[in-house]
Amino acid sequence: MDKWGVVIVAAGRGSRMGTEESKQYLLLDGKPILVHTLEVFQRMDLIGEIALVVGSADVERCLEWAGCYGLTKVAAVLAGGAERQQSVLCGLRTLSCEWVMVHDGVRPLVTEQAVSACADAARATGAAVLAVPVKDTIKQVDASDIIVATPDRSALRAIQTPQAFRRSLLLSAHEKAEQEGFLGTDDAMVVERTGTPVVVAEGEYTNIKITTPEDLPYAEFLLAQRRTSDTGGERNDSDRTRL
Ligand SMILES: Nc1ccn([C@@H]2O[C@H](COP(=O)(O)OP(=O)(O)OP(=O)(O)O)[C@@H](O)[C@H]2O)c(=O)n1
Ligand SMILES: C[C@](O)(CO)[C@H](O)COP(=O)(O)O
Repeated sequence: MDKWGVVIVAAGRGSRMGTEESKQYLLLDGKPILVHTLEVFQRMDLIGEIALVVGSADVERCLEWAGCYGLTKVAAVLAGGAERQQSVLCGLRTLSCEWVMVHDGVRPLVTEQAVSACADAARATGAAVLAVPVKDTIKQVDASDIIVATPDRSALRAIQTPQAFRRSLLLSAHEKAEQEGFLGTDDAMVVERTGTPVVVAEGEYTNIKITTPEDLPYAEFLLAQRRTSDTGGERNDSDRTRL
């Protein structure tokens, strides 16, 4: 089976977290969030190489951590850009596998099963992202906060990472976006605008993006719950998306 390349993006400032230290370096169960994330991919036979993209001031410590934590699949530690999309492109350019995925360094609770599900869906279709059905009613508002639309919830999904693609497709889509000055909030958007369909695969509500302070105690709780149920990071019933 062909191995996959992974870009882990971790070059953000974490401004919504509001801590002095960037959120990807905060400790979860005594270990940096980013290390938890890297360990998931390190453990998987499916994964051949990891391009880790971090802030320029953090390259050195991340290289050291790769050694200390036995992260042997980390093939490169690179300085990212001002926008997530630029960081992705930086990492993507160093990978050579036919198939690649992009994952946020601040989604440490992703399971191996979810990563595999995303990879399988991408191999079947060319491009796939993890997603969960939205639980709330979503409203679109205007500049005065007046509701202008209520989209049909059954057609809405909250999008997660990993997002998985044939490398040639993702690279050309990102290069096109860069040339045209397009900035999206995920990699699927960059591919969608080329006219290529992107399928959603079943994600997990527990695959949270650590973004604001209340996410940290929740992540600690989820980790503790996994330790109790002793699933070794595999998806368990509480990770399922069924509503
Ligand atoms: N220039 C950037 C911006 C973001 N990211 C990464 O993209 C992921 C998802 O982004 P987000 O949660 O928005 O992180 P931040 O940009 O750090 O957060 P904020 O918007 O609150 O500053 C994170 O792992 C983040 O480090 C990145 O590699 N390069
Ligand atoms: C890619 C992403 O994780 C999908 O949910 C998300 O869009 C990245 O976060 P950001 O806040 O948009 O940088």
